[in-house]
Amino acid sequence: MLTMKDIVREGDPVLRKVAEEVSLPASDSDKKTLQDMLDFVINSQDPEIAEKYQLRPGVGVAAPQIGISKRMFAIHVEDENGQLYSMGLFNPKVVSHSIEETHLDGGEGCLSVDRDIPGLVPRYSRITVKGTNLEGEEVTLRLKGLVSIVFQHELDHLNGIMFYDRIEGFTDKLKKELN
Ligand SMILES: Cc1nc(NNC(=O)[C@H](CC2CCCC2)CN(O)CO)c(F)c(N2CCN3CCOC[C@@H]3C2)n1
Ligand code: NI
Repeated sequence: MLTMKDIVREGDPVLRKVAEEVSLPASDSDKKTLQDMLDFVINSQDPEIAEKYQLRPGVGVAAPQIGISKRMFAIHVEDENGQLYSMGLFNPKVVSHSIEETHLDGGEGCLSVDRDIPGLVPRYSRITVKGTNLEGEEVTLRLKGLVSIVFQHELDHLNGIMFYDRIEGFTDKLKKELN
């Protein structure tokens, strides 16, 4: 099973690479890896397992975070209406998104970042995502709210982007206003 020792921390170049597409149909090895990633996220939300293995709670994890530069991630999160999104996705991509933006009021964190970084992370309010799930089916998901934000955070990992890259500092805002 995956534990925190398998999670790559910031500074490792793998977190800054653009990950490679997974060749489909996925190999048994890639399927096992993605299943292990989904199990890790689910375990991280189980008080006993998380305590026993000292797992930081998470709602998602992307393959680069376990040192694998492949375009796949797992998420396990309930949306505002209590709908559970629990899946592994190969080669996810945003096919359309709203112009309107949103953010998590408390900002974001990351299992690969062992420090608190304040600041709001702008995300699209709504996105439509296509990808291939662990059963090999192509899925199209129309997402909004927390689930949409989680997907965007994980998708960023596949492109070498960390959440704090998107935090606009005061100077950035000032520069924009002055230009
Ligand atoms: C929002 C949230 N972020 C948690 N952690 N950070 C993560 O998941 C990182 C990814 C998230 C950071 C912001 C958007 C995506 C991991 N990332 O680095 C992967 O790239 C949580 F743990 C969490 N929840 C709420 C739901 N709760 C259900 C019961 O179990 C505990 C669980 C805690 N919500
Ligand atoms: Ni992260």
